[in-house]
Amino acid sequence: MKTSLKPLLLSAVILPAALLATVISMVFIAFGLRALDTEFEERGLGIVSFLAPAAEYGLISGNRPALDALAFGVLEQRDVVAIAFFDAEVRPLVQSGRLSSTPQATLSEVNSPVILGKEGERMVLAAPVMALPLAIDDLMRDVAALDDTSRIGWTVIELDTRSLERSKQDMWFRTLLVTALALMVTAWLATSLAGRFSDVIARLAGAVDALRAGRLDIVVEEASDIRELRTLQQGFNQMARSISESQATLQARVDEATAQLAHLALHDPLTGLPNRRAFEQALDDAVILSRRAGDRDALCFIDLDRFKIVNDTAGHAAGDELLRQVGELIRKHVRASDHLYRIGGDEFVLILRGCGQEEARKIAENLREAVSTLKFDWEGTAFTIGASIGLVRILGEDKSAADILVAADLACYAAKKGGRNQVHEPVAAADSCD
Ligand SMILES: Nc1nc2c(ncn2[C@@H]2O[C@H](COP(=O)(O)OP(=O)(O)OP(=O)(O)O)[C@@H](O)[C@H]2O)c(=O)[nH]1
Repeated sequence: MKTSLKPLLLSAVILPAALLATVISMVFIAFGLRALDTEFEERGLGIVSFLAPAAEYGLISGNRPALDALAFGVLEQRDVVAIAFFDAEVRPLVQSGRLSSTPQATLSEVNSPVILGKEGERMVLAAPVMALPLAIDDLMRDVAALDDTSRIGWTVIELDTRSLERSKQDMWFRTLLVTALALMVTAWLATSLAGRFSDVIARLAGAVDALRAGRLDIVVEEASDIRELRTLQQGFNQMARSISESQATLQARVDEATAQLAHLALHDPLTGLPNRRAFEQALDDAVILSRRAGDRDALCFIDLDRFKIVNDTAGHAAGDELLRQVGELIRKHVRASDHLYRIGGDEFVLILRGCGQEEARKIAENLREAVSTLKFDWEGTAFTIGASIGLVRILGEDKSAADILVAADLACYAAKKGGRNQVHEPVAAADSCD
């Protein structure tokens, strides 16, 4: 099952924190309660321990008013709700406040300050009163070590334990409050930290998805205040930029290569003129335009005369150079609107746009004249060539491009047959050279 980062981060921080806080607060409460109990008991034992020697005189002398005054003074102490003095026969002498229990049965066993027990909201404590020969100034003495005969009575006090219970409740409440506050602060910190962390990661993940989907212009904001995350954001942007630049360079190379291939596919590498394939497309277009718009175009099929001699005498390089010069020469003698092609060997074709029969004838004658008067010099040897030209009208009404090309070829052949270096036009009515 897939899950997102934020809840994972939150549970990774909050759960251990909650567990730790619970354990710490429970330990703290356990120790705190114990300390409160101990402090309460020690305070009670302290009171009876102080009270016993103070009651010695009253018990020996049987001076009840003195014991009353003593009891009254002790009742002023916090949580003391009852006090009683008993003589050596465990008979009550003075009692102040109402005792919740009758401790006489157990008092005879009491040889030192003790907690007799807890009754409801009361804690009962007792201490023996000893007749000491010397003034009591050392309260830490072990009275139980004295002889039983020196015990002249007991003092009993009862403490109200409700303040102890309130203190315990206070402790519970404060500890739980502090724990809850600490957990809330932890949760807030964890939420904000997880938010800062997971937001950045989520945006990076989204950007990676966009990049994978082909959006190379994707950029993430470099705004994280966590150093490592900012490094990730910067790294992603640099990576996306590099990919985008590489892709652009690659695309430019592909475009350039495609353009070169397209040019090569439609051009003759020797003369730079459009080739046979380009010519066939252009002738198709011209035929269609003739049908649709009645355009008046003409086609010249030019085959050089005695070209082979140049090749055979001066070599192929000379023949190549001559083909280039003838191409240039023809281009100079036609109008900008006309289209010249080299369709193979020493064959050139010319589509004369928007050209009447008379004008076409004139152009063809000019070309023939120009080619035949061309002085081609190769390494000191001069060559002259000629041009046999077949001239036909491009009329698409009842002829296809292929028919027109064949007619032009045949017209050119007729020019050759007729003695070379001439322009041949088929009979006007048939537009063919038969
Ligand atoms: N240098 C060079 N020669 C080529 C090229 N393409 C074809 N040729 C040659 O051109 C010649 C064309 O042959 P022909 O048309 O019969 O030669 P020609 O001397 O013009 O003959 P006629 O047309 O009857 O006058 C052949 O020898 C081919 O080898 C090329 O690209 N460069």
